[in-house]
Amino acid sequence: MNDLFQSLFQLFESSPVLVAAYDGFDRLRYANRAFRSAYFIEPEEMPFWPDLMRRNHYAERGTVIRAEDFEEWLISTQSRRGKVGFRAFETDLVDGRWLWMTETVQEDGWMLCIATDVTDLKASTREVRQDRDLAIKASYTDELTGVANRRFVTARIEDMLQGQVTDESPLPGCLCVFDVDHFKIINDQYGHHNGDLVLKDFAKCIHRLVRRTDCFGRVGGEEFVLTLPATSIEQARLIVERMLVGVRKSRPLKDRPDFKYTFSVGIAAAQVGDTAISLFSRADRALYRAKLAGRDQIHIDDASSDRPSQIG
Ligand SMILES: Nc1nc2c(ncn2[C@@H]2O[C@H](COP(=O)(O)OP(=O)(O)OP(=O)(O)O)[C@@H](O)[C@H]2O)c(=O)[nH]1
Repeated sequence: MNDLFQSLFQLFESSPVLVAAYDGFDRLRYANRAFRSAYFIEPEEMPFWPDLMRRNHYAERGTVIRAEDFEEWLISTQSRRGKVGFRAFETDLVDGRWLWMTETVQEDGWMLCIATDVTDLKASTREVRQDRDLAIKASYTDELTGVANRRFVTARIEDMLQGQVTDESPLPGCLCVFDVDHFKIINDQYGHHNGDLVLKDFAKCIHRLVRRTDCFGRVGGEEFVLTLPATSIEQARLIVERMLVGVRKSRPLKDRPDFKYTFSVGIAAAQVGDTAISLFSRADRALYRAKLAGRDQIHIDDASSDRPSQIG
């Protein structure tokens, strides 16, 4: 086996094809010579993907990013990155090369990236293909906040419900429904534009704490959902508590530096026989209880918390 690994390793190192593997935290764990050279990575370095993209963007190298605001681009790209088993797309580098990139994702979040140089292939139809990719991206993105939209996140709830349940990972996962508190009052007092800024800030605050295996999306006005595959109710509670703390500290309105806001959360654990709709309604019912109990807090769906065997 060691010989096989050694030969594979040498092949990867000498191949012009770009090969890399990221772990579930989106940290680069392996990149062959071609990949390191295209993205300016030192041999022993293991950067996180967002840091790698950020530093290359500011050094004007690596991937071409066609967006005015890099951080907004990052939120919208990360909202869909590594959330489906396989995807393939065309991407270009600042040095003028075009790559055909494939991403294969395992259930534990590890991702294999393989890219080939297609600079010389069918350049004439490239614009059409790029327009198609942009249209696909737009159809899965919430326009205001840049995070996933209802359609994309609903498909991820369905993926989670179909996920493999094993001894190590006995749960399909949890669904959280988030709702910004007293949002109508925020709109009425500070204006719709500032209301929009609050929603954007909320998406940014939560997005920072979302793992790559999870999916966060906006499903309505001030309502958002978060899928947490293979996560127990107790783990879900800890993750969401950090989010509540993060949002409490945020001051999103520059001209109103004292303004702060909160949100409430309902969490439900997926159960055998659940559909996206039944799971969502239990989490939504829990959200309603969190609102009734005074807001700025989490309520766990009764059916989920009554089942100690499901708590990891
Ligand atoms: N600025 C802005 N407002 C929106 C958007 N979508 C929905 N809204 C507003 O969000 C408000 C939601 O208010 P409600 O559902 O009454 O809830 P709430 O005021 O947040 O109160 P609680 O949820 O009970 O804490 C409504 O006034 C909507 O008009 C949007 O994209 N931008």
